[in-house]
Amino acid sequence: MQELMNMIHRMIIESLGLEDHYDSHMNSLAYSIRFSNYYKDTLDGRINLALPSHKDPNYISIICPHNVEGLEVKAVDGQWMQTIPMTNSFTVLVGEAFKAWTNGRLYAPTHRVKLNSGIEKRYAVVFSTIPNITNDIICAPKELIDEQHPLLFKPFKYYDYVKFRFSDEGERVDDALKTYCGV
Ligand SMILES: O=C(O)CCC(=O)C(=O)O
Ligand SMILES: [Fe+2]
Repeated sequence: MQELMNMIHRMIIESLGLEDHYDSHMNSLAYSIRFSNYYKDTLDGRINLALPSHKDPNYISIICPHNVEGLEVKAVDGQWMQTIPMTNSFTVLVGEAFKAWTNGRLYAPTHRVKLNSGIEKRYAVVFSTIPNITNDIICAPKELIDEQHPLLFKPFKYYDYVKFRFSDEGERVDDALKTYCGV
């Protein structure tokens, strides 16, 4: 998984012409893995939202849903799209750290998990890249900032942002990243 993740980071960095930043970026990464277990809300059969709408704060999430549908992703035009699980494939989502680091070149979509009728349970494994705790400043490379692309987010410490993001205020606002460090 780590090799796949590193390949995705390399593809993004190369596609943006940021090869000079490759080593420092890769050295600033840490990896995490999470196992999620979703149940249908049995108190109210009509509510089938297993994971409410959110954006991931990290760089990249690779999701393995074990062939069970349910992950919905909001497109730029606001439409919810269902992801279709495929055998031997993963879903890759961009998070807010990469959106900020790429000065908005990458889109960090809102997403949610719904358990549709007939699905009582869903397991997912989520493998993520996050900044290393000792090196967590997110600062867009100068190559991605110019007149057409003014700086969108002031440099920030990732773990301070995560604290804000999961605070009452961070949960309340529509765009926590913009509220926290938007220019
Ligand atoms: O289970 C999924 O498909 C997505 C999980 C997710 O979005 C998350 O854990 O942040
Ligand atoms: Fe997520």
